[in-house]
Amino acid sequence: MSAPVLELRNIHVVHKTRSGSLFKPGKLHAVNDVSVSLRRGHTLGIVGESGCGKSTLARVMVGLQAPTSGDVLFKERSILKRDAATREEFGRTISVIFQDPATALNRRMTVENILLDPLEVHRIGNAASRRSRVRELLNLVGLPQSAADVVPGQMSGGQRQRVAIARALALQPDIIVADEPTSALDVSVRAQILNLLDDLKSQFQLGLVFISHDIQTVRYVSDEIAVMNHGEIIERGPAEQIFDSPSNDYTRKLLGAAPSLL
Ligand SMILES: Nc1ncnc2c1ncn2[C@@H]1O[C@H](COP(=O)(O)OP(=O)(O)OP(=O)(O)O)[C@@H](O)[C@H]1O
Repeated sequence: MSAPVLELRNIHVVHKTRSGSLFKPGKLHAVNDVSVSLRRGHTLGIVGESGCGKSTLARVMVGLQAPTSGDVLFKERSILKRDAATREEFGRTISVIFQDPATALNRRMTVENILLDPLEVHRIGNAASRRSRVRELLNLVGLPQSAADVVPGQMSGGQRQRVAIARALALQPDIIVADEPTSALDVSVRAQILNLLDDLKSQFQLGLVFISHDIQTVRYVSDEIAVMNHGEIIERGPAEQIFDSPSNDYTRKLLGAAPSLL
């Protein structure tokens, strides 16, 4: 097995909430002592019901949320130490796709500009090579070249999610964290997006983190599954093992509540 690109060690995230008294805010333990390793060529599925802490964990993985305690190691270096070079490399190597491409993409920018943006920010290539990379990215995600000139508002949900995937691929990441990437889409296009992610994972040996409340969707793409409940990983193992012989009652409950595929 390849060395981990990213390791989360004993991550805790405690949110302050408004639910306490006026003078003493409450606390919510959104992620409770979670450790995971992410490797190239491997899909880790994270499943759990709404509010179990999946998105908070995803935000820690991609550096959008600092943990309350614990460490995030990128190629064995902590990203929490704010070393600029490590964080820059981390930003290029770990990409994220969110649930709703309608809000994740700037609706007023053309698709070409959306895809040029990360290349320009990270000063990759020159103007001509960036435009050629945009054409390549559209190809990779199955969009026609004419899509470069449209704005996301003119596209369907599935097409917009393809743009979000192309943007996530722009910097040739090692890891893509996909947080509920198919939940906002019509059922008819969900399988297409899952297959696209799976194909890209194989083609580029990507490490994929696939997060969903739907255990059947997670099963479709994952090598390994971690089940979350109340901020903790309560069971994890190879996808077949979780499905064929779950050891935890909560996992059995999730399986029982999910009769249909996708
Ligand atoms: N910034 C925040 N401040 C306070 N509480 C928060 C914050 N972000 C999340 N929470 C709370 O932390 C818990 C975990 O939320 P999180 O979004 O990580 O769960 P989730 O499993 O992704 O759920 P969903 O799929 O509904 O987003 C929830 O109870 C949520 O209300």
